[in-house]
Amino acid sequence: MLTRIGSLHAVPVYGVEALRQIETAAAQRLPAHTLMQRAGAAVARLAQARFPHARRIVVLAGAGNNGGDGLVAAIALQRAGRDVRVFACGGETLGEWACRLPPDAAWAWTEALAEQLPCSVANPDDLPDADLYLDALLGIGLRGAVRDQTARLIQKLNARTDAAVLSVDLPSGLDADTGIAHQACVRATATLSLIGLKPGLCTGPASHLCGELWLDDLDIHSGAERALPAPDATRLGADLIRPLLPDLALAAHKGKRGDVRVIGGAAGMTGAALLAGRAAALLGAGKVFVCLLDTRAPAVDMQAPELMLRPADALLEAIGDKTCLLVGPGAGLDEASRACLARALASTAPLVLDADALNLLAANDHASTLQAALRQRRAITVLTPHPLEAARLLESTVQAVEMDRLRAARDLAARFACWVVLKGRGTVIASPEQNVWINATGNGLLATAGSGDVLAGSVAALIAATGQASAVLAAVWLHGQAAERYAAKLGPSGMTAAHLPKWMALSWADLMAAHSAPAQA
Ligand SMILES: NC(=O)C1=CN([C@@H]2O[C@H](COP(=O)(O)OP(=O)(O)OC[C@H]3O[C@@H](n4cnc5c(N)ncnc54)[C@H](OP(=O)(O)O)[C@@H]3O)[C@@H](O)[C@H]2O)[C@@H](O)CC1
Ligand SMILES: Nc1ncnc2c1ncn2[C@@H]1O[C@H](COP(=O)(O)OP(=O)(O)O)[C@@H](O)[C@H]1O
Ligand SMILES: [K+]
Repeated sequence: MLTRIGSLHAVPVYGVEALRQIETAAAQRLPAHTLMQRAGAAVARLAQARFPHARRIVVLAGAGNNGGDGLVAAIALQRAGRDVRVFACGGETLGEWACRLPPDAAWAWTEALAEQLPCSVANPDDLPDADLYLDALLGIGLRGAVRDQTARLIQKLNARTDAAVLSVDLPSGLDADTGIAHQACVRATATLSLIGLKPGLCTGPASHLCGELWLDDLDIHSGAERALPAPDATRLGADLIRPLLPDLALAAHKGKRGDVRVIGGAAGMTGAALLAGRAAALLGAGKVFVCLLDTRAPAVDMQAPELMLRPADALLEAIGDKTCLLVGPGAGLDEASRACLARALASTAPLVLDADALNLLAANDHASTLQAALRQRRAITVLTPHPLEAARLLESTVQAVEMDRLRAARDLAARFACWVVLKGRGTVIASPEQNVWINATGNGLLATAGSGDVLAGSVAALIAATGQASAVLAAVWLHGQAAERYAAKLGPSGMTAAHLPKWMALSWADLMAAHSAPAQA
């Protein structure tokens, strides 16, 4: 079934290894070339539905099965009356290219010959005009940096900003598992992912190059193909988030909603803790206590007088069982901050660690003691690092973290036996049991100081209200959804972190009201 991937429905995500298993199992059970027939037909169907006015269609076909999908689509589109030309990439001559084709693609090539499909070798310096380019150069078989002829063709294609590009399976040059671009990568208008969604289409530095995202599972869920390997991750959707949110209207009194206690806000950074506290209050916490570590900090937040500003001792003692602690926003790295972190780690309350709490865990002289205390915790514990904080905790580099965000999140969750929210576009959430989710909501409006503090406060509020670590998924989803809602309503600027919680609350209301079905072509 052909489905538009949006924010409504959660979707399983499969890495290349799992996809290969599915392919192999299907090849054993189905008549020859069935999956490629289905893949090519799906591409042609989407091309016609999504680009109905595209008359001239150029198909760029690599020498693998991704190219084979392109050939099958080309045949269908020519039969549908489109002006189709195929350009082969991956050989000096057409004969050389054809000799390299694997069996399924070689079958597609014989079909294309029988159909008298116009086909020639691609010349990167002479890419003809078209209304639509089908990018069937490279799929999940990409190995290493894109080689010269293909890379030059991709560069020429990307320079055609006036034409639409539909990528088959994934934008050529994109690593399906990690979302990194290998030297050159197609910038697609739309991508039709085949069989399953890949991690690299959901997170990673180049994942946004896929454009609008579509999926066709090629009916592998029916019949004998039902026994699929477990997905590597789940892309979050509203249907998964909705049941994770508490019903605040049912709270009998403020004690039932859960309390949040925030510790942070050292000199020069008091705003971070206040932003987290305000977010917790707006996301429904019954009571929010904030300890500002700056000794000269004000005693009240005049813009949010509902926050109760107290000293650290008051927040770290007599912690009720419906209370979530949050340590770190603007906390600084000094002894007072470290002492609070140590006491919070020793508590039995649910705990969210952000910003400087993560930096203390990674860098302080006492890091090994703090880390041991972290690993020993039995209560819910969530780390919310951005890539630099994750790199420090993993004793790695930002580049290495960004090269494989799923692995980095999983490694952190395993190393510290807790939940991890690896932030950035396509936030990755990993549980101690090594389950992984990828968030697809959000935009560059969130790239503003303090938006991480708001997220941390929201995570704490939802954990306090539900008592469930999985509420973290809801906080991340709402945080991104808020930025999208703002952008749709008011445009690409003007939002600061302080605005975010209100928009999160509105997104929450939208979510409760929504009852939509997936788009189908
Ligand atoms: N089989 C099936 O049942 C189904 C398969 N399906 C489809 O097949 C796709 C996977 O096909 P695949 O495994 O043939 O790999 P593919 O992505 O075409 O790449 C291999 C080609 O790329 C080349 N190449 C590699 N690296 C390169 C580089 N760095 N720079 C330049 N070139 C490079 C490599 O050349 P070689 O290294 O072998 O010389 C070879 O020519 C999958 O994404 C989906 O679209 C669907 O139809 C579902 C059913
Ligand atoms: N382009 C983007 N798309 C989606 N989310 C983003 C984007 N840029 C930033 N974010 C989100 O914004 C937040 C920024 O957090 P962080 O880096 O800790 O900021 P700060 O420390 O200033 O509060 C994270 O939740 C991150 O995932
Ligand atoms: K492709």
